[in-house]
Amino acid sequence: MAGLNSELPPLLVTRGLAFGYDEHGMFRDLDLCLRPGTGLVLCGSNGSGKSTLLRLLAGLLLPDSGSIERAIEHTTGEPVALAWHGHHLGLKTGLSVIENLRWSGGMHERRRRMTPASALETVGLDGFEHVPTRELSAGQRKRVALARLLLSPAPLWLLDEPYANLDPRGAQLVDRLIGHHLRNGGSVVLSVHRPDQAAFEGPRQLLDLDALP
Ligand SMILES: Nc1ncnc2c1ncn2[C@@H]1O[C@H](COP(=O)(O)OP(=O)(O)OP(=O)(O)O)[C@@H](O)[C@H]1O
Repeated sequence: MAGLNSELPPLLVTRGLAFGYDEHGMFRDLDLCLRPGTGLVLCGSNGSGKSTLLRLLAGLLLPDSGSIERAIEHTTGEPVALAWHGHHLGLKTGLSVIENLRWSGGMHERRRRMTPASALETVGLDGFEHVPTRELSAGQRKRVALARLLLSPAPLWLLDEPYANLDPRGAQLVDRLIGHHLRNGGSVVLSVHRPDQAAFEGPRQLLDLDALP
């Protein structure tokens, strides 16, 4: 799409994507192209398929036909990494906040110059390091998951309703994190119920799933 860093090779491309849970089908002939530094905002009503499309892009579901390709990381020869932030945050409620970040950091590579403590400070949870995660509110847990996202070096973020459960300052935090990620050459696909929820700075495409044929 013109103006969306069209000179840079895309991080994610779908061609002729088709998927359905049943014979009626949900998507067909879906062509998407996401270039570095750009966002793709998925909007639509409940049940329109936002989470399903994100799960397809993450490889958690297989398309019925068509393809999904990620750019190849030249140093490893592997597809570029993606970070997933879904409805289920995947936090270990028996662990403290900082233990959760260290645990996930032990499983995945970590972004340089970012530590669990600095990520918690960025999301406004400094002072919560040793609080058991089960004692946090829904919005505070969401912030822990955002701190985990910050620690990830993945260039491609897939975020399912990242503004849910957050107060206005939390929503601004999400916008700041996304804007910063895009300025650093990352890309984001995120789902929202209304396009105006996504107030981050940076180029974006909008895909209204209610408007698909
Ligand atoms: N595992 C499944 N098996 C069968 N149908 C499913 C499954 N998961 C979702 N669906 C159906 O697919 C449709 C799209 O669901 P999806 O969760 O992708 O929508 P959504 O746009 O993310 O909704 P919401 O805004 O409510 O989160 C819904 O009609 C849902 O019932």
